Amino acid sequence: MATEVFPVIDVSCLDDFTPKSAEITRACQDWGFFILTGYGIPQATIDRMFALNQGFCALSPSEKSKFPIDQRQIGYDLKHSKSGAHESMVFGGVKGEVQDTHGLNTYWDAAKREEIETFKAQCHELSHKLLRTFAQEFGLPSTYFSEAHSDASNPPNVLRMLHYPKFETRPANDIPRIKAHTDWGSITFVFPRSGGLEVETPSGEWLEVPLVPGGVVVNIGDALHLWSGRALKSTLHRISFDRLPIDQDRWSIAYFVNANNDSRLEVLQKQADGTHAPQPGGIVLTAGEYYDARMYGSRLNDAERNWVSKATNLDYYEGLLKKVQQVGVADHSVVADKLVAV
Ligand SMILES: O=C(O)CCC(=O)C(=O)O
Ligand SMILES: [Fe+2]
Repeated sequence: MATEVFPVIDVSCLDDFTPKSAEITRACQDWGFFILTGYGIPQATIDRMFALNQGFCALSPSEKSKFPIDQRQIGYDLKHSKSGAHESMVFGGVKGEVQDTHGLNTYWDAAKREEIETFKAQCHELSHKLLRTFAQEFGLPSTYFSEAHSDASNPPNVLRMLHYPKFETRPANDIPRIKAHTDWGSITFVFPRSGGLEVETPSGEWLEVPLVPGGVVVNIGDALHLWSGRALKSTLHRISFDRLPIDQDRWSIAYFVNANNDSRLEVLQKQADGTHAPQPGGIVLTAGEYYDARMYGSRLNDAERNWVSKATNLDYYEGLLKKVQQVGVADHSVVADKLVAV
């Protein structure tokens, strides 16, 4: 079936993606995923990011544990649970966050911090080109989505440099490389070094994302799915030990593009003339409320019930979950199962 061919879109030599906006939007409507080539971030910069991550991950566990991930989503994150088995170096925030002397940032000298900062800025700029593309295709002002993601509004973007390690013996059956999930935010970029990432195809099969030289994997997250009135698809993806056996490791870099916390996700509706406009009288969540609801939902369903039992503002979270259920977000995904189970 033609639609089962994983979309690969080349934007070489295009400063503005307008000539490709229909193709890009179609891929995000059908698959929620595509591979973008020719997007302009130099390969040397990406290679440097991998080298920095490989250097850090080679440190001893006790060295790495000196920089635990903090509230600002900066630091070293080690997971070995039902959600996945991986380690990552995480740099939250937009421009400037890596320049201070805090946590993991103190590990790197100023020159390397600047390299990370530059890479973040390049990812940020790329995300804006895509956000403008979607707005244009929906017949909205071109900055409709991008202004909610501007540096000035301080969106909680996250750069996560990942390593899925090799193992001597296979971990317990309920521990995946990374569990099947949808992302929470607007757009995710994954720069892969090796195979193993699988996505749910439009016909509901698991398919391994092809490795395309110089390609970045782009996918839509739940917040933009909700915001677009589900026109843009937030698709399940995973990495399993069956696809990525224990004697192989995987390095990847993920950049999560999120709207700033107080942007209003006014659910869009397609109009008779094909353009989109906010649904009149619809429930409006802010991006921050949506992220809080997702965080709460995942903690309820995860090993972190401890956090829930200690939370003092449960009414706030319960209220958000109700709103999310009423909006009916992502009915095809794990989100609904999690939230309905509450
Ligand atoms: O490492 C990958 O390729 C996927 C990472 C991912 O899906 C995530 O961190 O949300
Ligand atoms: Fe993901």
